[in-house]
Amino acid sequence: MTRSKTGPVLTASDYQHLARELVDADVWDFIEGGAESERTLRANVSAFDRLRLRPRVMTDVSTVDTAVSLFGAGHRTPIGVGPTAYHRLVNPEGEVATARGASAVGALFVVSVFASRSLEDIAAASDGRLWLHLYWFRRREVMTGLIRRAEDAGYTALVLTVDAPRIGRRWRDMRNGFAIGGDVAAVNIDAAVMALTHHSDVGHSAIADHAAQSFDAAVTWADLAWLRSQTRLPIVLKGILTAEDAALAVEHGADGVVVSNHGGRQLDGAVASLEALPEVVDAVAGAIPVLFDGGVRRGTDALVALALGARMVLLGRPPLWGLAAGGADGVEGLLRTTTDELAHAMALAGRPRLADLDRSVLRARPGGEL
Ligand SMILES: Cc1cc2nc3c(=O)[nH]c(=O)nc-3n(C[C@H](O)[C@H](O)[C@H](O)COP(=O)(O)O)c2cc1C
Ligand SMILES: O=C(O)C(=O)c1ccccc1
Repeated sequence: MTRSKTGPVLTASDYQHLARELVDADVWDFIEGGAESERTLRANVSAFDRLRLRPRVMTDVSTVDTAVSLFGAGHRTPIGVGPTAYHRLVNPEGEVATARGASAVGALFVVSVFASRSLEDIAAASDGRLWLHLYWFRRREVMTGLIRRAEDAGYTALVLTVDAPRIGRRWRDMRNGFAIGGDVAAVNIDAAVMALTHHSDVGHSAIADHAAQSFDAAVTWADLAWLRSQTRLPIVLKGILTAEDAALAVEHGADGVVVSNHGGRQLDGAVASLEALPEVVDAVAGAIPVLFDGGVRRGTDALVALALGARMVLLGRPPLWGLAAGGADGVEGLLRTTTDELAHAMALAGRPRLADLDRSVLRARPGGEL
């Protein structure tokens, strides 16, 4: 167990407090911050307060099973690491350490296209549960190049983020004139495509300026056929919040969706991720797996999302806290703790298998709705 000056590190919040002491203030703002007034960021976390659990008893919970399979591959936990950019901002080993930590617990790691270590080095440090995340770049050869490399290195699915035709107005980053500096870089993308990301300018986020230049904001559902034609890997669309878009995702051949508002970093005022989950699950009606991210901080949060129909839950900020606090061991500890909390909650709720988790686990608090 990791220890800090103030005692054992037991919870995601413990890792968060440790990380805060170790990370530069502008990097901390980049990680923790959301768009504009951060309403959606707060809503993602507080949405979990509105639900209560309905435990069943005497159901033989002597063994609890958290294993799940997705696109033919097994994972020991339904809690994975979502795509977040530039892990070397908080640890010199960056995504290589994250991959080692995730592998130690048999968890999925979705590698950001803005990773600060090479796709191949990350794959070498992993036991194989890797997906690659992509943004839609104007220069499509950047995408096809990355897809080929990911296939060759053994990545098993693609996650296309669809909620960021431009980057949200993140006031903290704009005030800080946040730019990616030092020797941290998006090493998997041609340096010429990345130039603006290193240009600091108060009042601007360099990340937003770079995205305005390099992301293709003209993409529509019809373009998905092009991506489909480039690879046999499953394609998962990340950033779906409505029944309408969930139905379109199925119609256009997506292999999965992630219900997400990008951790409150894109459209401020967008629905809390948890609030959107039931309508997306209903619209998809079992056709493809639905994954979830946003505001998951404890095993009971994961339990709630799984009970609402998510097949897997991704964590954005918490693995970065683990990585900053303790490198690969910190990522491992964070994921192990959260998975242990989930198994514990499943036992106490009387549902020892993931298949037992359905809406009967939940009720709204009096005066609320599911
Ligand atoms: C520092 C940081 C970087 C991120 N980078 C990406 C990214 O490159 N691509 C992406 O699709 N989402 C990115 N996200 C969003 C996460 O994948 C995820 O949707 C969100 O963080 C989930 O919410 P949570 O932090 O409450 O768990 C990033 C989030 C953070 C905090
Ligand atoms: O996606 C994000 O939230 C994000 O922070 C980011 C990082 C690098 C490039 C583009 C977006």
